[in-house]
Amino acid sequence: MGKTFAEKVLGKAAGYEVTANQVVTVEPDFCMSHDNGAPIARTFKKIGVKNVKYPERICLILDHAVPAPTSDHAVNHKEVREFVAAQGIPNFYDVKSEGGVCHQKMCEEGFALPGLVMVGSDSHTCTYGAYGAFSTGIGRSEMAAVWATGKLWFKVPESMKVVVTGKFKPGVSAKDFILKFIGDVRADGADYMSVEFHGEGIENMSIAERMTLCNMGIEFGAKNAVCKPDKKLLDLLKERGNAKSDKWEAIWADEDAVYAKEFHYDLGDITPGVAKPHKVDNYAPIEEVKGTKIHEAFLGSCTNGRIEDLRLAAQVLKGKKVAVRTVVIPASWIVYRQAMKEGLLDIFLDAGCVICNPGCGPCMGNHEGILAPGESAISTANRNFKGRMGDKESFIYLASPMTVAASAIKGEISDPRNR
Ligand SMILES: CC(C)[C@H](C(=O)O)[C@@H](O)C(=O)O
Ligand code: SF4
Repeated sequence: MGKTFAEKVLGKAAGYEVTANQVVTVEPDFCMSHDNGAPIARTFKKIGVKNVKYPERICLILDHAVPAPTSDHAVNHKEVREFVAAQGIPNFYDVKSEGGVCHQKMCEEGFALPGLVMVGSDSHTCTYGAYGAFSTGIGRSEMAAVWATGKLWFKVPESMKVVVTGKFKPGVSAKDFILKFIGDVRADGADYMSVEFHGEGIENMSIAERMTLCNMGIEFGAKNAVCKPDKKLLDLLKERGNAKSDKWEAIWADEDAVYAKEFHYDLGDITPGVAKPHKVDNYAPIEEVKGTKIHEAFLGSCTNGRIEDLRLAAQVLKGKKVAVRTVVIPASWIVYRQAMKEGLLDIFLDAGCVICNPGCGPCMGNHEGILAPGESAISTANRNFKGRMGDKESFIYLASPMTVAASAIKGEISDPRNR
């Protein structure tokens, strides 16, 4: 019987053959934390171990509220800096023009690599599956224990196979597909499963689009989500030449692996859509919501703040003016500089958008675009829970970069295909 991706990677890390539902203890290759490194450091101190086991495996990236908007955030940042210095942690991204959203940084800096086991104290750590890693979010106290011992146990997940064929029609992108998929399988559709994206539809996608898919894995319960480490990915890794580990290996599921669930989609059938307030699985095709008044548009986040996303939004916004406040946040300073070089920032500024520094921004309501009671936003991020971007009486619609851009121009939810 063939093996799934999760069985292969966790088996390799454990050093023996494993099958779904077995419990294994492995040593994660990289452990990512962000601003919440501060509470984790406090828990770590309580464990009573003096030093972290593997300082070089820990990555700390300040992004959730940067530069600090309140003194509480400033204290967190200060504690993270002190911990990094005390423990000699080499992989630290401070509030400087080299940082960005943690998941974007983990990918562009060469930490996310095929066949590695990666954990993060953030639920969207599943993003690195676009780079062929087995990667998953863990809790803060779990992370403190991993810092102390270098180890973590997992129940090897059962797997879900999503076979994707075809190509998107104009005006449609990876976000539309994943929102529709989550609407179909619901928020608990893949609870504790390893979700494998297969097929030529995925191979046709850019790595950025695959990141959008894997990023939203947790929004339908996945333990991890992953795409095949194909030639496109291996070429990108080679071109960047910044791999932070030599332990990586392109691992993929066997043809005859066994899956708990299987789905088939043709990307040619996907149309623009949104997730309506206040749940990510509250899917609606654009026809159902178009004309809904919005007060803010947000283009950014670890889901859709990459250069590919900014290009798509800029195509829509070029030569137009936005009707509502529109916040643009490139996912990292590398993306920011690239957008500047390509003239995209000028397109956004000419349209009337506000451009903020890379980071999470208003995605979880920390700063840079908080909503007032009764206001609605359309956002390229991944969560629309009640109160997430500000007041409990505000409303968030999740959508693709093109739909967000088209809606910003009209001040109401709009179909990016009718321009
Ligand atoms: C603050 C952090 C722990 C949280 C997460 O786990 O995802 C955040 O990034 C989010 O998107 O809700
Ligand atoms: S951009 Fe949003 S979803 Fe991504 S890590 Fe930051 S707060 Fe979480």
